[in-house]
Amino acid sequence: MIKHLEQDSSLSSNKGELPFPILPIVPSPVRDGYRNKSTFSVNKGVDGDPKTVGFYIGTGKGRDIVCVHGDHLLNMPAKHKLVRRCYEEFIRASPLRPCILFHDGGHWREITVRTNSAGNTMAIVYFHPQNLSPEEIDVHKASLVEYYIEGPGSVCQLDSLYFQESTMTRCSHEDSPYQLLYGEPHIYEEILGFKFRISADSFFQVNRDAAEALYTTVAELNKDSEKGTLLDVCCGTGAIGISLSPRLKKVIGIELIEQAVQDAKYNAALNGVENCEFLSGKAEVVLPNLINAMHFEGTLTAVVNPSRAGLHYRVIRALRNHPDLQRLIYISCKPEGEAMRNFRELCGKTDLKRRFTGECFKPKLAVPVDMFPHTPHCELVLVLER
Ligand SMILES: C[S@@+](CC[C@H](N)C(=O)[O-])C[C@H]1O[C@@H](n2cnc3c(N)ncnc32)[C@H](O)[C@@H]1O
Repeated sequence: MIKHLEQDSSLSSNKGELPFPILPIVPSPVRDGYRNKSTFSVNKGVDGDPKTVGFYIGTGKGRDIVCVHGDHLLNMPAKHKLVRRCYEEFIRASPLRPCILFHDGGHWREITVRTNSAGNTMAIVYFHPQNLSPEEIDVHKASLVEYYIEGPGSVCQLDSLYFQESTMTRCSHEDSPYQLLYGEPHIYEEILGFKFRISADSFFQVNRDAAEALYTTVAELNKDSEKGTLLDVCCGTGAIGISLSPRLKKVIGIELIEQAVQDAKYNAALNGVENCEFLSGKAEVVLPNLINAMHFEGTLTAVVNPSRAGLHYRVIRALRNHPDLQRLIYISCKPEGEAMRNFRELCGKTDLKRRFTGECFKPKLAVPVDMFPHTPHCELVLVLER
């Protein structure tokens, strides 16, 4: 980060030391079995069985990809392992082939398992339809339900079973609807006393207890702007904005995934929160139009928490060029990736070509939060001010 920021900003460091403090890692209150979501792929196992459900190891380049079950992983709860094992048993008994490479046919794809602290379980099965007719697909959907609800898979005690016909790595609900085959349409979770509805397509932090630590950290870092306005960019189900809402005058959230926006609106109402507004669309489209016309009260802060792809430069431009935005809190699960490009854009020199003309931000403080115990990854909270 020092190297990158020194290259294109006025930031200078003393002998490679960061010119701003990094606080000690905020620990996760739970270390084992904390994951509330796991996605298992289907591929050839170590024994060569093409219907193996688990995680890939190896590389495409090395032509040595195999799927391993991951039952040894300490961060995954037993329920996820059970649903995985059952799915493997189910697809091995199915006459349909697995879909390993999209161009090579086959049907059974990944399975996602979601659990919550109340003990509920949602499973989402992804299926490539290839040339099957809707009636033919119905037969396999029915056998999946029969297996998980009446058959051997009933040990999983699923509360919801979804099915998505998907021909791409990831399809949104609008691309291809999540079909509820059985049970409850949503799963719920509680964070800092607020209840959150989570839809099949929505993001939710993978470690509930560490998410509480993360949001408490963010609230602490934004203490000077209490009773101000918070822009919650890439807001998911509204978790940050709603958790911080009692300390704020107003929250405006922006989110791409439609089901997540609907969750965020629902969640505000569910918790009797009246000062949050959630807008649907790409932040790079919504924010530039919104930010200049926006009526805000008190100090304006932005919390941005994009996916690994980072923020589009139009979002950066809108934020950087808004003179009233003095503090920006950037939360990233992969700060060494695309987020670094964003740090450079926010903290770098004026860029006339891309019209980054607003005063540059300076990093003030970094706080890592251990969202992913047993892995080398950490969520980074970076406070930028000007
Ligand atoms: C890491 S999640 C953070 C969600 C939320 N802040 C939370 O703590 O639960 C990133 C979110 O950004 C959304 N997203 C990705 N690209 C986006 C874009 N271009 N515009 C708006 N939202 C986007 C994703 O759908 C996802 O919900």
